[in-house]
Amino acid sequence: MTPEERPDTRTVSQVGEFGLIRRVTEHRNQPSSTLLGPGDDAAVLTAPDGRVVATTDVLVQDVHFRLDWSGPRHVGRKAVAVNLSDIAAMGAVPTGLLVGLGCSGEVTAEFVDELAAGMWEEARRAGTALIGGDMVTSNQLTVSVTALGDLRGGKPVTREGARQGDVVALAGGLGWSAAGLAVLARGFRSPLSVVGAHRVPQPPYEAGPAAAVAGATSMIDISDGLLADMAHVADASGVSVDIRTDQLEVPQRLLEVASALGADPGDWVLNGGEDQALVATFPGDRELPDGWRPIGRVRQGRGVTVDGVEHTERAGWQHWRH
Ligand SMILES: Nc1ncnc2c1ncn2[C@@H]1O[C@H](COP(=O)(O)OP(=O)(O)O)[C@@H](O)[C@H]1O
Ligand SMILES: Cc1ncc(C[n+]2csc(CCOP(=O)(O)OP(=O)(O)O)c2C)c(N)n1
Ligand SMILES: [Mg+2]
Ligand SMILES: [Mg+2]
Ligand SMILES: [Mg+2]
Repeated sequence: MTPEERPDTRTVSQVGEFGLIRRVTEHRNQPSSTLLGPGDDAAVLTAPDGRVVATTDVLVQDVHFRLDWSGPRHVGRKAVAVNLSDIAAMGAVPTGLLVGLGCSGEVTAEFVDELAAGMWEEARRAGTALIGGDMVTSNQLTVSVTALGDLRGGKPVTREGARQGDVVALAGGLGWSAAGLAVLARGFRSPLSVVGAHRVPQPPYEAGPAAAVAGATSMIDISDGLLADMAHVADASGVSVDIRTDQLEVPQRLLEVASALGADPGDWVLNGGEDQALVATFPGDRELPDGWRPIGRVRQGRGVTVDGVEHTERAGWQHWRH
């Protein structure tokens, strides 16, 4: 079926489950890691070094996105991006994506086409592909992605290897998505620099494997907020993480948006989630790889400090608390 022949105005219930599956899986290039799939009972992949990295993140309508703030293409890209950032945070490269989609029968087939196009677009940007999934009826739009990855022979970079004296470094931006969320919540649609960042995060995919090769001792992607996520690294590693605000400058654009909204831009940077930036720790004597900049130090002790002051406030995103 050519795109012109596609009955784009029909709903999902009119197209039917198997028609929809055909639309989503048709005409797609597969990477070399996929030996079979999608289409059979399961896909078959090669696992080049015998180990597989696996992660799942679920996106739910009105929790992770609003359809009056984001289009289906944005949602598709974001669902893939938040999963690929977890793969990168292990120091791995992605090898395949499985997508669980829950949507109502009233949704148009074109909407699902756009969602799938967004997922494929982001997958291709990172050199991977959709290898399978599932579709179910659901009143809330739900996109559950499972990403698989390969360590290219290297060691996984976990949350528990940070050591006293290590440099804490950042790849990617912080505070942009929270700024976009604040703008959208006030009923605005611009500036696009922040609204776009909220709709589709841009994780620095290559920075993860680069950090692993450069000897990163720990790594995490920032989904809930910098301080909240660094607390996981500090806990797992049995150390204290000190973030230095003189090294973590607030971008000019965020200062402008914050001043227009009467908001605190520092809070967006320290506690805003969903930028999917990467934070890693590196031995203090090591030169940082491209794309990484220092934002703090690993110290003896427990928990997270900002400029040496203990951070006790329970900040950052937590489901069931928001
Ligand atoms: N329902 C679950 N079953 C098993 N493991 C889970 C479940 N939910 C979360 N986890 C695991 O708990 C850890 C932390 O989860 P989460 O905070 O969502 O991580 P991330 O921020 O990296 O997405 C991850 O290793 C994740 O796989
Ligand atoms: C409508 C709407 N309200 C609030 C948010 C903000 N938000 C939702 S989930 C989340 C945290 C990240 O999601 P989570 O499911 O915790 O991802 P994980 O930590 O598992 O990677 C944030 C900041 C949003 N994206 N959209
Ligand atoms: Mg998660
Ligand atoms: Mg995650
Ligand atoms: Mg979370």
